[in-house]
Amino acid sequence: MNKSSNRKQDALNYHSNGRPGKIQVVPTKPTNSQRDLTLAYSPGVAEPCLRIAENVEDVYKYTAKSNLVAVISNGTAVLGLGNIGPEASKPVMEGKGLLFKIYADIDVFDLEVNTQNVDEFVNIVKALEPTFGGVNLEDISAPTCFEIERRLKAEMNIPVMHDDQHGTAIISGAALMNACEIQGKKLDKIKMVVNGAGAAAVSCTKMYLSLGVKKENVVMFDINGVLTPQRDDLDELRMQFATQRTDVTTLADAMKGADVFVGLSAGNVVTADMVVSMAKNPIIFAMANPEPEINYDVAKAARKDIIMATGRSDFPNQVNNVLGFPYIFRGALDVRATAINEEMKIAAVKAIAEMAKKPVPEAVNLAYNITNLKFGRDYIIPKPMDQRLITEVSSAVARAAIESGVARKVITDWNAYHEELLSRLGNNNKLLRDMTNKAKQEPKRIVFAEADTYKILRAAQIVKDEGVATPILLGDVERIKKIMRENELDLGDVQIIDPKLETERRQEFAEYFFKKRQRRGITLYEAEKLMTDRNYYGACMVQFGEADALISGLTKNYATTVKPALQIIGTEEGVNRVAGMYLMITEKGPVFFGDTTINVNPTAQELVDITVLMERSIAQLNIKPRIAVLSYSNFGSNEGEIPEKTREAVRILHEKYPDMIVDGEMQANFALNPRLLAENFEFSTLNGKPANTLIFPTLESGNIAYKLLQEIGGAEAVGPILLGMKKPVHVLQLGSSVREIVNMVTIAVIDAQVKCAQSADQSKKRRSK
Ligand SMILES: NC(=O)C1=CN([C@@H]2O[C@H](COP(=O)(O)OP(=O)(O)OC[C@H]3O[C@@H](n4cnc5c(N)ncnc54)[C@H](OP(=O)(O)O)[C@@H]3O)[C@@H](O)[C@H]2O)C=CC1
Ligand SMILES: CC(=O)C(=O)O
Ligand SMILES: [Mg+2]
Repeated sequence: MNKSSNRKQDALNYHSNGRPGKIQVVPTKPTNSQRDLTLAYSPGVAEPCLRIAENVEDVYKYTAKSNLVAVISNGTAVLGLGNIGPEASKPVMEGKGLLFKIYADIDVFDLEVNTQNVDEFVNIVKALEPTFGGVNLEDISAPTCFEIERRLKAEMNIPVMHDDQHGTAIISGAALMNACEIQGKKLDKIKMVVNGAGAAAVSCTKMYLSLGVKKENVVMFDINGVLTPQRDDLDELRMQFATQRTDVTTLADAMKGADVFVGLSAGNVVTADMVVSMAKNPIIFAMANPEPEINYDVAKAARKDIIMATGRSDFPNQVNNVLGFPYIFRGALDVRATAINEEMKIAAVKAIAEMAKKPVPEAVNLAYNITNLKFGRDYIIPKPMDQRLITEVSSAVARAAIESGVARKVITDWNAYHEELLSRLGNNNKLLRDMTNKAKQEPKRIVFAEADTYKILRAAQIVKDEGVATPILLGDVERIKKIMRENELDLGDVQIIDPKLETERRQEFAEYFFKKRQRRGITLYEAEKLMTDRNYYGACMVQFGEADALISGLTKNYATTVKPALQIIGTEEGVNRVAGMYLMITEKGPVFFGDTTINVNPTAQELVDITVLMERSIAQLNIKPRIAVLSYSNFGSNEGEIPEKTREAVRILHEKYPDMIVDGEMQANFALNPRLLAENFEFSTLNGKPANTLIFPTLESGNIAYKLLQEIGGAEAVGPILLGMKKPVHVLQLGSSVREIVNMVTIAVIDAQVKCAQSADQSKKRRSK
């Protein structure tokens, strides 16, 4: 089998394997007991029925209507496959349902209707209004789609949108604005060829006119050729796009000197020669599905100065309504809009266009296996997997609905709405977002000891772009610049320091280090040599106030990295040990694990020290720590070294820190399950809520536990956060990902903010004495 037939077979298998099709219905309420079923169905279900009968608006309160959209087609214009009938359209409609769900958490019933009669179609859809919060019309051919949509919008009181018309117009409108900006073209000057005069083409062209394109600069084609006033087969709608030009008969004529080609017709109708004949810096949106009007590679090979986009996901610049419909309906449903109006559409266009100009989150690069997406010829609009779409586009649409008076519900707390939108995607990393926001309030200078690696440079670019930190890069200047060039990283006027070239500074640092360690076996000669090591040099920069925090460890083992920092910076006053803590982002919320990195087999007193360090550091994140000291025993149920030392640690903690919420020794399930704890150990001071901080009896148990949770439990691990240092130093795990490095920088910035504030406080106190 060749590659293409392989792919076709893969697509068939994808749909037929296991449960056929792509979607299913999932209950949202418990169904475990007889009681649950009594409430879910008869007799319990009668209660919400009666409430709704009394007040029909209560249907939004007691049923799934508010989040349910109908994707309806009659199969007359299925992608570019033509009128293949309602059954054959079902895979596409299920596909739209799947996209609604994964991108915007909207539930969909796909309805394939067996009629091509406008009245019948309209009557069916209208009769479904009680069921749905919105109607997405799909793949209905022109011209009937216009009449159907017009009537349904007028006669229904829920949002109705024909996605092929308006979804496509919104996305391609945003893409056109950005493509023109990149190619240096003005919308009111561009010469445009539109191939196709159907649902999508007519609506898209109307949108382009509203964005500034001049009607006299548009030439449109249908299957019978160019639209001219002389044609007697055109309805009123198409006639408005008839060209006055007399020099155009074929598509090839129209393409000569054109700035933009918009294809919403059928596959492979544009040739490379036509592309060659276009104006300088041409723009091609070949949006027919599944085969674009011209193959991506053919068009790119024809012109170096081209911006090329298709409707497909396997090439750069996917101009496809998938970027719009999930978020447009999300915003409309959330304010219970009665319609999707022009204001809402324009708001979506602007939101999408603007998003493409902002720095791309690392998760998007990773999702597409691209190193550095940025606004330009190969990135004119956001990628569908960009989770910012839901916050940016849905809130723009919801806001426009409220401002234009079609909303029946008003949003006042937009931050809370953002959080709600993100949590719909299972993206409940609120703590991480809060931490990023805190870091951004007072960015700090972070020195990266291993700046000659792509991952560090990428992370440095992200934290710089996001305003979290000002990076300082240590390493060979030429090597660092080469990696930046090769990966198109742009860190502006970032400070790059090669310690090997900094003779004077190295000398000063060496003298300082020698003074500190001369009675511990270090000679001045050795100190001078050590300062060429970037971990020593970086630690000295922090110690001398030339940077606020040091990040290292990506390429070396933990002990080698942490040693220079301990020798040069040392531990906080009154603290005689350091410890490592992980923040685990779990489905049930954040949980802190310690010690996972430094103390191999801590004594009872050492466990107390670790607990105190963790408690303080967690409190700095505005979280009240609820601490469980873990063992394999519960409150004396077992004897042995581990239960005894953990029990002793809790005794000391209760005695010395009466305000700390801490208990143990206990097993991990009791720590995390309040019901279990209350049923068996009612006296526990931890009762009420699960612990959010777990103290492990040994390094081995803590380290194994966090790695298991990360791998099997799917938790995100942020750390190890080094606790107890006088100044912020954070050591990465060998081989950390870019995202993990960015998270560590965020932690380091917050750490630096706290430590700077503390030292300012201390100096003030000293001055006032
Ligand atoms: N990327 C995206 O997001 C989207 C892409 N599309 C794609 O756009 C295309 C059209 O969809 P839609 O508007 O819904 O369908 P319609 O059936 O409403 O319109 C199709 C139009 O294309 C014209 N056409 C067909 N073949 C040719 C040809 N060889 N040369 C010139 N014109 C031709 C038809 O002409 P006539 O009127 O004479 O029959 C008709 O005007 C499909 O390929 C679809 O997949 C659609 C929506 C979104
Ligand atoms: C993308 C889409 O809706 C279409 O091709 O019809
Ligand atoms: Mg479609």
